[in-house]
Amino acid sequence: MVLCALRQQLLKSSSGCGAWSRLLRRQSHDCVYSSIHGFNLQEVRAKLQAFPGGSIDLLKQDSGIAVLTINNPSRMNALSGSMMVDLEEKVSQLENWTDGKGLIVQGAAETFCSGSDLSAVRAISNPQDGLKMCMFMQNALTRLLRLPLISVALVEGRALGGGAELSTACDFRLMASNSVIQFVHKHMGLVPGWGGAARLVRIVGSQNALKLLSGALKVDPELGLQIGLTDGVLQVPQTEVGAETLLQQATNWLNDYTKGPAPVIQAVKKVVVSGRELPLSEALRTEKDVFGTVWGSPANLQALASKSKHK
Ligand SMILES: CC[C@H](C(=O)O)C(=O)SCCNC(=O)CCNC(=O)[C@H](O)C(C)(C)COP(=O)(O)OP(=O)(O)OC[C@H]1O[C@@H](n2cnc3c(N)ncnc32)[C@H](O)[C@@H]1OP(=O)(O)O
Repeated sequence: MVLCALRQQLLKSSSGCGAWSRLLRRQSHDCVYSSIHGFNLQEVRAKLQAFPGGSIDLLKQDSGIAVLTINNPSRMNALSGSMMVDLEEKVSQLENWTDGKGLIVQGAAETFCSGSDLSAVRAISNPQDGLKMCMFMQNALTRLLRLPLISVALVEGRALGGGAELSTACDFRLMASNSVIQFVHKHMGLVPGWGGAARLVRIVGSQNALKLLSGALKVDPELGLQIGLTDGVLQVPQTEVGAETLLQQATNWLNDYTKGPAPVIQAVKKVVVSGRELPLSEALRTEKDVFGTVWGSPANLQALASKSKHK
């Protein structure tokens, strides 16, 4: 699927060999680990499938905003092995969603995610299996963060361990007034392994990241706002009647950033991802390539024809 997307991009591109080599490089950026790192995707998938339970549910809406729900309420939405595989499959579907603009990641039953399912963790507590799971989840969460969609983690209740890491694989985090994000890894004799530490440093800076990880601090919405882990606070509705649900509040928040045609929103996300991840010269070349996909596009021509003013 990745190759297919690359081929389409290449066809759109006008600059021949240079573009091809850049696109090939970009292919290797899609996943952090591949067979050259000794990572055997099919083998890891099969191993993870041996730990079933729960599901990851994807709802793609006509509005261009999809909702991804971590669904394993009897275990506080802990991620079983099969849910990890399910998550990776849902990310693949979103990578190919041409009409998509935004994504909300939420937990079922009023809590976000309590990390990996401890029964699976116990069964694969040897270093080899742990590293395979780590590489699989780094790949999946890196691809989640790189989706050409503006993504928001709607954190309600608790985001613990791997759940806290998952929240950092979205562009933004909105915290319900009752919620807590906690990197509990130290208490488990661990450090984050799903890319959560690397992303956390980029979100809150190394000083704050060090405090959160070494103190296993509970981040409530107030602390989240103070250190920049949280982008907004949502009020938990007190009554069923008339009150906006957290999902509606998150959708309204996201609407401000996803108004407009999907190709333009996707292009915005792509230039930000390349600016965030690539060395400057490479990011500039990618920005030029992405610019080429929107320059003279229907949205651009329509805006020019309407002589729009930006008062
Ligand atoms: C550390 C890194 C690693 C990774 O990155 O891969 C991880 O993520 S390991 C997992 C880290 N998370 C935890 O250690 C969470 C442990 N659970 C708790 O602290 C509590 O259960 C809590 C705070 C989430 C909820 O507490 P509460 O009192 O509200 O409810 P219960 O404890 O009764 O939980 C209900 C039910 O859910 C089960 N549960 C909760 N979390 C997990 C989990 N991560 N894996 C498996 N099962 C989990 C809990 O055992 C209860 O089940 P029950 O059968 O009713 O005993």
